[in-house]
Amino acid sequence: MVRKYGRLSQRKGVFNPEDEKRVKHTRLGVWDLYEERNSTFERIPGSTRIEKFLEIKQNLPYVWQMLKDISSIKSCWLLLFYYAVVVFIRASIPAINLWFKGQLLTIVQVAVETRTVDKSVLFKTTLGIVTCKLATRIISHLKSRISNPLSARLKHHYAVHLYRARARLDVPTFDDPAVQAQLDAASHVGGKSVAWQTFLLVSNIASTAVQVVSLISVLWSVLKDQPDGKLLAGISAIHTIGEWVGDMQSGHPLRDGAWAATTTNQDFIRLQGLKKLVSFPEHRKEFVAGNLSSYTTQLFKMLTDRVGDEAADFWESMGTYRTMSRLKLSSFLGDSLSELPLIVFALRAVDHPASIPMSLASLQLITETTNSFSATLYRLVEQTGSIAEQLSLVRKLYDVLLISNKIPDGSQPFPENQEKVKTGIAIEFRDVSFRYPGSDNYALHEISFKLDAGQLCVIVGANGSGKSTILKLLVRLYDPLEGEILVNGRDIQSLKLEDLRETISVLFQDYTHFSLSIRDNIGMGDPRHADDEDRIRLAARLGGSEEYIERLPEGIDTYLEKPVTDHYNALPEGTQRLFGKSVDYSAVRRVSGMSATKSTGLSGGQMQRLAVSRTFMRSVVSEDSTVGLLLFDEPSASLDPTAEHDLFRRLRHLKGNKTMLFSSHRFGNLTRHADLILYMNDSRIIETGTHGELLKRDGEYARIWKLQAQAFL
Ligand SMILES: Nc1ncnc2c1ncn2[C@@H]1O[C@H](COP(=O)(O)OP(=O)(O)OP(=O)(O)O)[C@@H](O)[C@H]1O
Repeated sequence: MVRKYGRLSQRKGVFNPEDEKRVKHTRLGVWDLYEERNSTFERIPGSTRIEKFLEIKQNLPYVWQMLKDISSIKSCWLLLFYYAVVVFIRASIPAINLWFKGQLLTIVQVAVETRTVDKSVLFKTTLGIVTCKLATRIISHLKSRISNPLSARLKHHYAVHLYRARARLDVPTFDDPAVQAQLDAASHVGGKSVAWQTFLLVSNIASTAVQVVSLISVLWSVLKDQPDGKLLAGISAIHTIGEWVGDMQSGHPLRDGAWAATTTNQDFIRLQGLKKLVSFPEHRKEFVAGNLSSYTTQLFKMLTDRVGDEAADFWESMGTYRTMSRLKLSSFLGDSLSELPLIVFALRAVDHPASIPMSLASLQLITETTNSFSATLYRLVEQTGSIAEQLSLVRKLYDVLLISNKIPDGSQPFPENQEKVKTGIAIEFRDVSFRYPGSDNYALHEISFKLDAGQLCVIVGANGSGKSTILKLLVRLYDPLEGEILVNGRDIQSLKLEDLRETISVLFQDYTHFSLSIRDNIGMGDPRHADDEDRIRLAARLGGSEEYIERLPEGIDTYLEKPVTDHYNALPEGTQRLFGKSVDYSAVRRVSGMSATKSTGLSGGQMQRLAVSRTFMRSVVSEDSTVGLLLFDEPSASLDPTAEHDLFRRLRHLKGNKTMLFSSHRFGNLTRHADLILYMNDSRIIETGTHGELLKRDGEYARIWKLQAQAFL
């Protein structure tokens, strides 16, 4: 499993751990860490900055769009205004504070020279310094008070934006890893929303710029009257520049730049597997029944001994690495440089001992002002570097709405006559061939067949022969590579996708259940009537799920799998139930990075009945149903014989005049009633006809039919 940390890089290209010139390899216990080296070109200050500024310029229209969007959010502007005021005041405080300190220095200077102190000025100056301190606290508090609602509003707004972006994607586009990476990059950076992060960065830069300007003016007023002021300021700045260069050379381990870590230590990998085996409830049955306790404990001990002290998770090993890197020569050098102004001052004081009291205060002020200024300047340069990346994320945030679907929409409305659809839809495959994206093998090869409106068709054949794929092409989850599909005589690709799908109801073999209530799970079969409880209950009855739903603790409102888990900590041992539910201690393990599959508490057959109910909600419950074609992929695979028999009987009864297509492994129950049977093997149709015709032909279909029938003789 690959876990991602921090931001996704916006750079093009490939990270190749084996490229020794660009990638540095470090061994951290059982881990191999590969870090991209900064190229010499990139190390020259400013060399990549021009590129970054150009990138910023390109992305500015998106930032403008973002600002327009933010302005459309209710009451955001007022909060933004307050925020800007607070940020501006906060940014001016360091300079005001330093100015007061300068005043204090002047008072000391005057006192040394004249032996008198203006008490009211001294009082005002001291009050000013104390007020600055207090104001900093209050303003910081106000800032966080304003940023909470502001961030929440931005987050909600862009959550809808991203939901829309994801919701509109078709299957091949959604499955495309590049699209997934794009969606991830647009969604969050280190768990925070892109919009909020961008806003913070922009406001930080504005605030730093205000600080730089205000500090320059104070620095100038301090330096112009101080003996040796410029020399001491220069020496103080060297310290910051030293840190800057040190940072660029070593880089903070893993703070920026591309890196990847893996482990090939088989013992360590096995140890992690053993930990999961003993921790998760879903393994417990096999664990106990298989008598695995003493074997795995011994194995665990043996492996732990063998791996030894190196058996640490990645971040632990990383912690050790960081501690080691702190002892670099450059950090010693940096620490000594910070004391340089004091050394220079001491040497000069030897020549002019009389000026010591004043010079000490002056030294303090100059170093403080210079450090503060150069650190702020450094921050500004750093921030403008990261703004290029941040703004390109804003572009991604908007581009996700423009990702084009791989299945192009048609332009023609369908059907021409809604009433006619109720009597079924005719379909025809003409020499259709198809390969799944990224696959070299045909899933369907030169498939041709024709089905009249209202007919029942059953597709049978071996695993992997292409049955489900035919159904998927009918709802245009994918488009054929060759050949064409006709629906009521019209090219399927010319029809509006939404119209087409409105007339088809499909139950996939690999149906899933949504992390919603049973009511929603069934209701979403027909979004137009998702709030109509009577229809939902009728669909549940027809799909065979009504009986067990009634027995569930919260009936139709039961969640099969709660999308939100409760949180708890240090509960007393006797706590079995909380908030009306059993306490799930496995949540604790999930927090520590291990995830367990949650059980829904329904059997496979019950799950299938629920899926059938959802299909029925759409196709057979509503009198105003728009559906004319019903597709069922192995709808009875998990059902017991009685349930299967009932389902097919009900389906034939409810089918009315609609067209129906089944994919099935079971012969007899359905195939006997089929107008057309397609017998498939290895992506091709090898036999077609009715049950009687195929038996008479005595081919593959007849052979399998006899095989299945023999089991009951
Ligand atoms: N998403 C996919 N990506 C790549 N290949 C796929 C995908 N889905 C199916 N295939 C491949 O396409 C071929 C046809 O699969 P299909 O699911 O249509 O078979 P099937 O006849 O329905 O099988 P089964 O009886 O097991 O359900 C198989 O070789 C399968 O491995």
